[in-house]
Amino acid sequence: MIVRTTAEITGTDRDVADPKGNWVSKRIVLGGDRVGFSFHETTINAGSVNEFHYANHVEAVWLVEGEGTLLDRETGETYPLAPGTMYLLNGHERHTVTADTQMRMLCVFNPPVVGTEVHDENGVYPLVTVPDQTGRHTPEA
Ligand SMILES: CC(=O)NCC[C@H](N)C(=O)O
Repeated sequence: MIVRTTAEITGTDRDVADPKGNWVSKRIVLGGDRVGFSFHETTINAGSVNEFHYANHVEAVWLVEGEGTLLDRETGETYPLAPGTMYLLNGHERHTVTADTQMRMLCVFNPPVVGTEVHDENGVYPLVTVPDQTGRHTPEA
């Protein structure tokens, strides 16, 4: 069993800031924990407009605080974001999160984020695999 606290990871390499300064991701479970997913608490700044795309990962996002709007850039559909709303990027959708207020969300990535990934030159997280307990590398996205 692993028990870990936000205080333990704050200010460490698990506490990752967006180079543009729009969000912070506290990554309490990472690929190196070898459980097949990573688990993050992401805080997005009020007033920010964030274009995201995870070509190599599925992400589930569960909003716990804050208000905003989600735009699916593949379809043009928009969705209100409020506490209790979950969105699952099960098709690697390009999407935009507009934060009307500060937003705090819980995020799961599969395959797991392994470290300090932020969006690369293609705007996505590179696929970095780590062996799980059986030594098997996380599957291709
Ligand atoms: C909501 C969202 O995708 N924010 C970007 C950061 C990402 N969730 C992460 O935790 O790395």
